[in-house]
Amino acid sequence: MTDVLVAENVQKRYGDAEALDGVSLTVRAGEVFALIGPNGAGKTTLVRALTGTTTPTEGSVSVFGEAPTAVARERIGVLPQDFSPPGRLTGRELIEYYAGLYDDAIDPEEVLSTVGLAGDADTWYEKLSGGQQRRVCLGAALVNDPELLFLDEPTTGIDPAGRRTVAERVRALAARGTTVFLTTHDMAEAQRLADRVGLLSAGELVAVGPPEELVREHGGDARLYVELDAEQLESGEAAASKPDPEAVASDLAADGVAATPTDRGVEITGIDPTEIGRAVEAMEARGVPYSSLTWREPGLEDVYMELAGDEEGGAGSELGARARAAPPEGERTDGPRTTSARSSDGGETR
Ligand SMILES: Nc1ncnc2c1ncn2[C@@H]1O[C@H](COP(=O)(O)OP(=O)(O)OP(=O)(O)O)[C@@H](O)[C@H]1O
Repeated sequence: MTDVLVAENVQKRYGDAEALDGVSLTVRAGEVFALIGPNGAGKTTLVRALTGTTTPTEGSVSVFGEAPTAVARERIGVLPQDFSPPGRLTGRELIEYYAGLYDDAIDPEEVLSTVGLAGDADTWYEKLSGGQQRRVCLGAALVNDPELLFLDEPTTGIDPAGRRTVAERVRALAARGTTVFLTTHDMAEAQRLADRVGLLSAGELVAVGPPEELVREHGGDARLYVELDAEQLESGEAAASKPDPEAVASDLAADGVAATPTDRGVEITGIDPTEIGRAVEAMEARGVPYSSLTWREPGLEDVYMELAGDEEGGAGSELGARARAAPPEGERTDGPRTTSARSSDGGETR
């Protein structure tokens, strides 16, 4: 496969601040590459260096074997993070306008339907919702049918059905040979979409690889979360009669089940799904009152928390410890919800 993007030791400094600190990376033709990382890690700066809108302080970048500024504009599509077209034009007018900039553009009606905007195509941009606006911007990046597509947080503000539409479109483009370089804070999206993921932390690429490989190497073990009976835990009864996560964990450990206490129960590691029954039997035999069991396989979010979470409360920090000690919301099988740490979508750095 041909290398479409090559970055070698790219550094970018703004005054004393080091936005990129020696990033080297290669992206091959037809690959979907997702760049993840905390706010301020340097993702947008790297996209800007790769698209030629900023010049690295040191290091080099090549796109299709040339300097990014030398590449014919038809070959590249860019969806910037902060793209804001004129508000008093409709989605259709905007897509037609951008199509008019290229000799060989895709039919604007096809673009509108691809991004799921056909029904709202005649509404002024400023009257569209945030997610609909993002779809117009995405359409503008697709209109020249680029060989290489940069998407800086393409689905921010887009609802789950819209995210699926975008994901399907990205996969369809990649299947036709389009190379896609995207940034996202949505770990599920990166895991689902990308052939390879790069994790940027404080300007350095700390891990690169297929998502399943990163999860295997850095995601930790699968876990069974046991929530002790919430009503009993929160009841006004004497402490002695309440279930105690520490005591339950040490009882289970005595039965050969590796369990550690959490705020609301215990976390069991070192078993595979076929051994859940053994853990449950051990709890039943000891009369442990539990209200829910949640099995959780490690994912890209665990990789993120392990390798970059320190920047906003990760491995070793209180917030990171909480993230590992509770199943993420939406993955619970039963019982009340507890808080889990998540990377933030907001909090722009400038
Ligand atoms: N034009 C600029 N002038 C000065 N500093 C900048 C400029 N652009 C970016 N930075 C700084 O460089 C660092 C990286 O910013 P960048 O926007 O690349 O991060 P990011 O990973 O895209 O963040 P986010 O997830 O919040 O979009 C930040 O500390 C930011 O403040």
